[in-house]
Formats: sequence, structure tokens, C-alpha cells
Amino acid sequence: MITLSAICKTYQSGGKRIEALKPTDLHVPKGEIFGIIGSSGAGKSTLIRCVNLLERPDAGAVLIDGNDLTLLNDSQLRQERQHIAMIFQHFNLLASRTVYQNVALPLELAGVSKDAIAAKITPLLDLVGLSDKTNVYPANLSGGQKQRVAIARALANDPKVLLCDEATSALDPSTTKSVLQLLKTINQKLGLTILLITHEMDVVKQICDQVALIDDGQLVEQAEVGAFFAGAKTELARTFVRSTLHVELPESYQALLSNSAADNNKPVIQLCFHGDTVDAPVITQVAQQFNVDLSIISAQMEFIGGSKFGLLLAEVLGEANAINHAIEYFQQHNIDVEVLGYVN
Ligand SMILES: Nc1ncnc2c1ncn2[C@@H]1O[C@H](COP(=O)(O)OP(=O)(O)OP(=O)(O)O)[C@@H](O)[C@H]1O
Repeated sequence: MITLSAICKTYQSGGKRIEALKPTDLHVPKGEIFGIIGSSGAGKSTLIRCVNLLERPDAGAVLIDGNDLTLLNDSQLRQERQHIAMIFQHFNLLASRTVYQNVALPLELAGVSKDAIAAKITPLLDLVGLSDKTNVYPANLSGGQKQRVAIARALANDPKVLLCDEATSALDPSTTKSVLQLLKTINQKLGLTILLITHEMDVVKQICDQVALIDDGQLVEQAEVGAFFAGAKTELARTFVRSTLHVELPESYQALLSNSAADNNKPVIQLCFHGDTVDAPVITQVAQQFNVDLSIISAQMEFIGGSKFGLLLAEVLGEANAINHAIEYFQQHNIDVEVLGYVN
């Protein structure tokens, strides 16, 4: 549905040349939710804004449903853009218009009759869960409700593609979850293709089918979400994957931690399970084979796209020799082991 072919974009700023997007190819199949993830300044906004030519690439082709936007004249482009909707981090609603009037705007601009607009908006507000807010002004809505209005407005012209520019970055975690769920519902009900950019891996994990990582203006890694989580290749991709694991030593525990292995101190270890980890019940195997006990402090295991990954922090109790064997056993099963310190 979306094909970017060798697009690139350079800015001039204060006499300096900034290569925001190096020659980039991307294909987003029809009906998929595709995420672009990257750090600040990596080129995410530049890339997504090239898709509807809010930024015109210096070179390359931008095909939406087979139609190269870079070859269109202004009026053809205006027409084509009606089918490429976009939502933004800060919603971009008109404060002087009610919810109904905001959603009606693109239809009014397209010359649709009042009756047809009314017939369109009622089910749209229903879909986004705002039927009871029809005549409310944006100032009286929560952030999540504002984004729902923006989504309804984006859907008014029956787009082929929805572009989401950090659409949940201004929302709290539970509102983020419900807005992402709404996007997933829309994708499934309407078969809408969604391209989103985000700096949060949790967003990718929750709704995307595929993800591409952008760094310094280049797509460096791309995969189905499960494969990306299980087998991230670059260090940056692994850092993003790890950012979805919220596992830490409690502060009270940190205070007890020493670097010394002396005097029968017990090691506190971190086990990292990833795509290469051998699928076996290693915790019980280690306990049985080496006569050690693991007291789990904190853990998070995920199951994405058929692979387990996660982090586990545990205190290991047993003879020093047995503990070393246990650690070797974990490593033989492709589990990354790190000794974080020792406690009494
Ligand atoms: N209009 C502009 N003029 C000059 N430089 C720009 C312009 N827009 C973006 N850049 C530069 O291009 C690079 C990529 O910026 P871009 O906004 O695409 O990154 P991003 O990944 O979206 O970052 P963020 O997550 O912080 O929004 C950055 O170095 C940025 O400073």
C-alpha cells in the first residue's frame, strides 16, 4: 500500500547540511500496522512527512496504492491527500469548533452535503467512543478524548492510509493503551493500513505487525515484531527491546549489594532470555542438577511472535562451586548471565 523507493531528504541549517534521510526504501503491505522506531533526531518525522509530501523528498518515489505522489500536480496531490490521513502528538483540533464540527471539517472541505455529513459522523463518533461528546469543545476534553476526535476526523474521508506521528506520546500510559487499542480495532474493522512513528517500543509491542528501526537517517533493521523482539541484531535494537522490560532491583536491595564475593555472600544474578535462548525449564534443572536454590527478586517474561524473552533477577543460594556450574549451565542454554553483586 505504501512504497518508498530511494527517498532522501537534506536540510540546510545555519550553513550546515543535515542529511535527515539517507536513500531509503520501505514497503508497508495493505492492512498492516507498521511501526518506525528510533531515537530523537533519527529521522522519523522526516520519513513519515515524506509519505504525504508534507516534506517533499529530494529524490525518490512515494507510491500510495501504486500512485507516485511525487509526479502529481498540486490539485492532483490535494485530491490524493484526502485518502492519506494523519494524526499528531498534539491532536491539532480547532478550539473554536465542537467535536462534531471538527470531525465534519474535512467533509465540508470536500463539498459533502450536510445530511451526508451527519450520516457519516454519527457512526464515526460511535466507533471512537465519543457519541456523548458531540457538542463539546476541545477545551473540555481529556487528552485521550482529543486524540479520539482527531482519529474520527482522520477517518471521515475513508482514507487508504493513516499516518500516526507520535500519536500517543502526550498521553499517560493507560490512555495510551486505550488509544492504541482503538487504532488496532480500526485497522481490523476497516482494513486500514497504518504507518506510525514512535520512540516507545511498548507502542510497537502493543499493536504493530512489523517494525523498522531508523538511526541517523537510515533504516538499520526491519522485521516482524516477534522476530524483532526475539532476534534484534544491532545493539540499538536490543536497547529498544530491553526498554520494554521493566525489571529493576528494588532500592532497598541495591543498598545491600556489595562487590565482594567473600564470606559466603550470595550472588545476585540477572538472566536475560532472548531469541537464541534454548527453550528448556532451566531454573528447575539448575536447582536439581547443581543443588542450588534461586530466590527470584523480580522478573518479566514476554511471549511475542512465538518466542520467549525477558529478564529475571534472582539471589542464588548454594556452594560457590555449584553456583559457578549453574551459571555455566545458563550460558550453555544461551541465556545472558550477569552477576550484579553479592548480598549477605
Ligand atoms: N526543517 C528542518 N530544518 C533543518 N533541520 C531539520 C529540519 N527538520 C528536521 N531537521 C533535522 O533533521 C534530523 C532528523 O529530524 P527528525 O525530526 O526527522 O527526527 P525525529 O526522529 O523525528 O526526532 P524527534 O523524535 O526528536 O522528533 C535532525 O537532525 C533534525 O534536527
